[in-house]
Amino acid sequence: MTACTGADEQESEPLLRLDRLSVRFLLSPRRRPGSEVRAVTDASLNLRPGRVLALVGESGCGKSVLASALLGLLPANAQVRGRARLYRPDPVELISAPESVLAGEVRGRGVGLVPQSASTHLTPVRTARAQLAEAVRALRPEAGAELVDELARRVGLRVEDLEHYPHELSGGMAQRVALALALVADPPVVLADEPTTGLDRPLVDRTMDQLGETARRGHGVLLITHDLSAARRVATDVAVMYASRIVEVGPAEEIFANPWHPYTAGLLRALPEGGFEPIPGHPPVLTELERLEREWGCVFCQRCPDMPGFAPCTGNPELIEHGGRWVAAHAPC
Ligand SMILES: Nc1ncnc2c1ncn2[C@@H]1O[C@H](COP(=O)(O)OP(=O)(O)OP(=O)(O)O)[C@@H](O)[C@H]1O
Ligand code: NI
Repeated sequence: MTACTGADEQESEPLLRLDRLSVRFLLSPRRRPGSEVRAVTDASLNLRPGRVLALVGESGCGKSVLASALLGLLPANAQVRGRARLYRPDPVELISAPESVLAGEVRGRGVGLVPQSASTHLTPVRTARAQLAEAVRALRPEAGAELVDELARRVGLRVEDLEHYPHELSGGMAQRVALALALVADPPVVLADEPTTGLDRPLVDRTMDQLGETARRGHGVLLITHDLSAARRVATDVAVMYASRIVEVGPAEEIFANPWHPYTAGLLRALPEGGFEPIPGHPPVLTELERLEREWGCVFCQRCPDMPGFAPCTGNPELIEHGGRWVAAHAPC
């Protein structure tokens, strides 16, 4: 089963397909109860060209771990199951690929990473132009220095901005340099993990618009964020994650207008335009998921407005398709 994104399955071939991807961190070699963190459970997603897929959910639900799994950047205590296939430039099974393939063909060439904090990601002692030029020499040696200016224009920087050192760049400009760096090899997939941390709202909006523009040029953008307002500005599709699972996936417009999962509805009610009503309580601790699922079935029950108290669902809801949208919820939860 693969949760689709985009209303029309026929629309285009995916660039990236996740099929029941799971990540656990083993905290103790003897695997006592509570000795492992279930960070990602059975995540299935498609990312297509021209789309911005926003992966949203509260802090600690597993979004960044999912991204690290795709890039082969998990620590040694991680155990990964399921599949993640990158289709371009050449098909690669990301989970089983050796580090040489991940380093040589995936990171940068297949998947361009836009980091969380651009200014700390940039080398402080070199100008933006020097850093871009170096990346062009490494990844696109056939392209001339004019690619640097072309990339700057593409992300909305003036050519003269490139002469600055990172500490002379505003947060928004540093973020655009980071996006330009991610685009050097023209990667089919751009992965942005919380790319707007620390930026004020106008700069958040500009960064989002740049990611939207990147998708319109034919890239697929996986945007990881807990800022739903930012996601709303630019996402074509949304995947909502709760306690390691994807609980709802579908076209952004439909999800924002009519969320099906009570957790998605709760996230939208927490927005200013939704009335500033955050969901009471906290997500479960991820070392407790196995026990909670055994006791309650669905791990959202504890916070479900339709299920006050601890009345359990029976079994953990599977992600099920209804007319191009996917939801993992029981009625009424
Ligand atoms: N190396 C590790 N060992 C054990 N647990 C880890 C490790 N790395 C991450 N985790 C746990 O995995 C869970 C998911 O973390 P992750 O960073 O993916 O959350 P997130 O959804 O990206 O949150 P945020 O929005 O705050 O960035 C957390 O409970 C975190 O503590
Ligand atoms: Ni994160």
